[in-house]
Amino acid sequence: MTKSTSVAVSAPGKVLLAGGYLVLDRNYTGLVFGLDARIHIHVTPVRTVPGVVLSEIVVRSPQFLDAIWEYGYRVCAGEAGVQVTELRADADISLKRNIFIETALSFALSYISSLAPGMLPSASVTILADNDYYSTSGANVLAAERFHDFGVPLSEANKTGLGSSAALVTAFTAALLQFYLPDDVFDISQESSKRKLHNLAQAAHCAAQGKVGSGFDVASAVYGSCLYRRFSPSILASCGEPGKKGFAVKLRTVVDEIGKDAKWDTEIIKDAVKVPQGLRVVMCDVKGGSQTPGMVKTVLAWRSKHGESAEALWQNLQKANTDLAKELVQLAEARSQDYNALKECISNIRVLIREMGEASGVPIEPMEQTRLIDACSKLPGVIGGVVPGAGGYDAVALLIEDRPEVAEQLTTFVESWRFGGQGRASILGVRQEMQGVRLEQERDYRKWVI
Ligand SMILES: Nc1ncnc2c1ncn2[C@@H]1O[C@H](COP(=O)(O)OP(=O)(O)OP(=O)(O)O)[C@@H](O)[C@H]1O
Ligand SMILES: C[C@@](O)(CCOP(=O)(O)O)CC(=O)O
Repeated sequence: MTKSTSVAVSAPGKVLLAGGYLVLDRNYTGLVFGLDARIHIHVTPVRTVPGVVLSEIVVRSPQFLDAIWEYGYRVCAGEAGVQVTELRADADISLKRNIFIETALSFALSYISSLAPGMLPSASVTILADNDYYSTSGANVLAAERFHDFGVPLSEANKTGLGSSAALVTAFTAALLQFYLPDDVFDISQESSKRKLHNLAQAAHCAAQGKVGSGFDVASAVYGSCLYRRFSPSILASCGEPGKKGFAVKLRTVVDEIGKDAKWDTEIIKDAVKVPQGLRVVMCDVKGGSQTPGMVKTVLAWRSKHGESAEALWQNLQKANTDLAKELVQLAEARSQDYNALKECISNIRVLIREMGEASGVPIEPMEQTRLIDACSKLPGVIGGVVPGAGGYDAVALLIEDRPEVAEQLTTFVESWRFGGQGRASILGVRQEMQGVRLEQERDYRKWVI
């Protein structure tokens, strides 16, 4: 049933410009931008000598040292799906589990086998991440290389927080479905296939993370920039796990939304998000800055303890967030360059975010970031900035006028910025991207595929 040809798929990273914490609750939404930093997956058949039966999937991430994972897999009895076992690719390389790859693989193969029982031929998978997913400080990289060789193991790479695991799970799942299933069953260019991909990638990403987050990162990896309302977490409650009796059937029921009350209630509103021509989103990575563990837990604990006052804050923030989305759409449609109202929308959000941080005792927009955002906002052509996602010390997202001199001046300014300690910041070369997952030309990647 496999196509004899290779396939390549890519999915974008993300930035949650507005709606951090709120988006965990279905009563609120998040404004999420896909970014033009993508994770690319190439799948190719493994050609075997006639008579030799192999059942292996080898996954390589050639930008990192020792990043090779070799899996054996078997279809379990009792419709329990496909269980994968990591094999030792090389006697000298110790087993290093990559839980996101392993989980995405067993979920995708379980789903595929539930649709089309039979042999799943061996394949070789290559992961290529656009360079901005990792900081290159200290790495010996050639700027001109489309995909850097980071020269370190994946565990030592410094992530820039663009959502690599969600883009990876989404692109990886899409590539396997596209590779193993006939086009009339799965075709990534069709909306119905995208919806199934979304459901399957959310299920796999939650299982790999060991928790059910809001899923905005997987949603934007599939659909690109959008206003996002999360799915009810109960949808995934009945899914089970690979190797457990009935898993394949349960997974298929969830992914294909079979039966009464099976519909996913995710809302993806594409039209509610626009970036006016003449503006762009930029990401500022703060090296040495980190996210405080337990931020989400602490904020949610504060919220549940402070009933009405927390609810009022959530509602005010929701209004400020939707005002920002509306203003962006309005500017895009009117082709206006009057950014005063936009500046005010951003400032309103920041006031409320700081209120949330102070009330809950969590550094969502810490003083250091306030100073940085305020200083950047004074530069010509910079409209304003926010701490994206959960906030903290590690990143800032800015809206700027899309002129080279604005980005250049901002880059120089940010690079000379010093935090109290030794933290440093840099501007990443990414911008917003409206499109989500997409099929790529597989020949474009052959240079990096072993
Ligand atoms: N290029 C890659 N090759 C192989 N695995 C990768 C790659 N990029 C990410 N991963 C997998 O994703 C994991 C990182 O996921 P994690 O959720 O910690 O980061 P993230 O998604 O980038 O986070 P954030 O939400 O802060 O942006 C890695 O440990 C690895 O399992
Ligand atoms: C705090 C939260 O709302 C956003 C986290 O975003 P990020 O991982 O910081 O980009 C959590 C979530 O939505 O799953």
